[in-house]
Amino acid sequence: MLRTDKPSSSHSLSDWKILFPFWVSAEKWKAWGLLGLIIGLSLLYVRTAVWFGIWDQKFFDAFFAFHVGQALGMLPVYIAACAFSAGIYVLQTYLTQILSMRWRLWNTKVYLQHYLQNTTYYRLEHDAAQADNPDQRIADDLAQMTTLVLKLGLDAIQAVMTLLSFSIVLWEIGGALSVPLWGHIYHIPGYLFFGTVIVSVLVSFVIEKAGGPLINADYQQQHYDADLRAGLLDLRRNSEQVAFYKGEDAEHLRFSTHLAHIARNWRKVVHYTWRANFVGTFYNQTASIILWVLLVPKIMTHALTFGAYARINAAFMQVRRSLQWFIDNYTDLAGLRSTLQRLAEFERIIQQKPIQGIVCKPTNQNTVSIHNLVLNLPSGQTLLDFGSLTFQAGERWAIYGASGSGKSTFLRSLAGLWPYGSGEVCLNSAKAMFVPQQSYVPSGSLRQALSYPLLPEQHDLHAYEEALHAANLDGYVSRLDEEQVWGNILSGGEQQRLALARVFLFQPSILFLDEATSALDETNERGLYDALLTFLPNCTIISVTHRKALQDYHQKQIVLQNGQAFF
Ligand SMILES: Nc1ncnc2c1ncn2[C@@H]1O[C@H](COP(=O)(O)OP(=O)(O)OP(=O)(O)O)[C@@H](O)[C@H]1O
Repeated sequence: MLRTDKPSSSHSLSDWKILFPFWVSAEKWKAWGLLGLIIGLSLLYVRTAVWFGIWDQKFFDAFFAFHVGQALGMLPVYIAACAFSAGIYVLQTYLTQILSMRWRLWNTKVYLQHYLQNTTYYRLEHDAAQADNPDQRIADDLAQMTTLVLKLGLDAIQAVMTLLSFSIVLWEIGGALSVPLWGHIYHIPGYLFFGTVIVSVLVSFVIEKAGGPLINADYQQQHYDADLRAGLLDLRRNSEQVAFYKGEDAEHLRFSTHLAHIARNWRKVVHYTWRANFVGTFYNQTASIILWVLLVPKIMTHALTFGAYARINAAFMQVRRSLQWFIDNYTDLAGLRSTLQRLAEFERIIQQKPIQGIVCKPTNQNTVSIHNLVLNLPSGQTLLDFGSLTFQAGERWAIYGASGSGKSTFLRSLAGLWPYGSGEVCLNSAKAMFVPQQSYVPSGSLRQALSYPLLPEQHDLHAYEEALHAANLDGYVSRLDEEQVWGNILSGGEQQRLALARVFLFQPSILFLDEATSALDETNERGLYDALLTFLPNCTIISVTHRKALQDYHQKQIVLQNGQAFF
């Protein structure tokens, strides 16, 4: 489904709720265990960074005191520590990837379950007011969400650990600043620490102001990208029709519209990104100046050795980097917030209770009973006042009516796919089969296409041969195990015959045919109806058709006219 001008819903705190279910699911113990391990490794990583700071001070003090032998003797330990630290980093990344994949798989399974239950996938495609591009939300957004949450969350934890560890260093080595004012000397303890914090917080604030609208622009960008992809998919699916119509120019025009949306929004993304990046990069490059200015009082009083400077510099960089977490990850945070927004909106829609207009009651009879059935359009407008009727077991009914009179919609309501309206339908759906004008022919072996939606092993070779023979497809018996994109290979009429072969294979007790033989020549069509009567003599058959010739195969008829059913 395509929707180009998507109004963005506002981001709300409740969007974050979709992060929690995995952490309380059956997978929770493994998930928390992995997370604990990753955080533990993160702590160890920070601890080694602190150790490196101490090592730096000792090394540079020895080096600049010309104790070269002592300084060089410290190098093997340094190299071993580097290897240890790299090992921790690699292991932490590896475990994070495992956790991310587990989370993504779990979420995708849950979303697919909701998407496939109560024919939600059908509802979303047929109601324009619903979520657009569900494929993108399930395939891309969920993957992006888990990756980003873990990356940002673990980075944030590491940033807090680093901040705590190095703030102490900065506080202790930096010492106090003595400020003479109005005849008094004031001492500001930990002034290096406070200076770093104040500047970082101010810069974060400026970045938020400069790049704030990026979240909304990102949200729109994902929509427009998905629309372009859906358009390309449409072209692939309908390549033959487009080629026959010579529709290349029309397609160009359609894609130009998508590209124009992308380009217009992209300009916004670029604009807000450069504003945020400018502030961030400028700050990164000028940050050292802040340290030098802060150190001026210490230089003036000769209270700084080179080793102490090296350690303060390292601690300053670490504290600044951890306070800068927000600045560095601003774009990712914006991406995450818009992904969460899209997923939360999708979740709200797929969790909506199905409309309970037309009630479908299961039964184990082979009759189909309809009581006071009224079909509406999704807008509420009445399409057809059908009334009440019972199709007795073994009866064959033909349904006629002008195009748009509601024939297919009537069958949809019997299949439980059309909830709009009122009344009641009693049907033994386990024994019923619906065959539309265009049947789904999945790719794979012909055996799989024939046995869909069941597994091919459910039937033996003899059953396949008989079904193909009855559908006048004997030529395909030898190709039963051939893997092909059968939907592209079989002609329209052959696809309809394949759908009928499925009927012979499944042997339903109630059969609904919605112009299921419309692509066939009269001889083939008659041949198939003859075969239906021979192979399924007791089957209740309800055929929607425009062909009066089929009247011979049905004992009764329904005519849909002016919003009424006549039988
Ligand atoms: N999802 C939908 N949303 C809005 N209107 C719909 C939807 N599906 C069908 N309709 C409308 O309902 C009416 C009946 O459609 P239906 O497909 O049942 O007609 P039909 O009698 O089977 O026509 P045909 O003989 O051309 O196949 C049409 O006017 C159609 O536009």
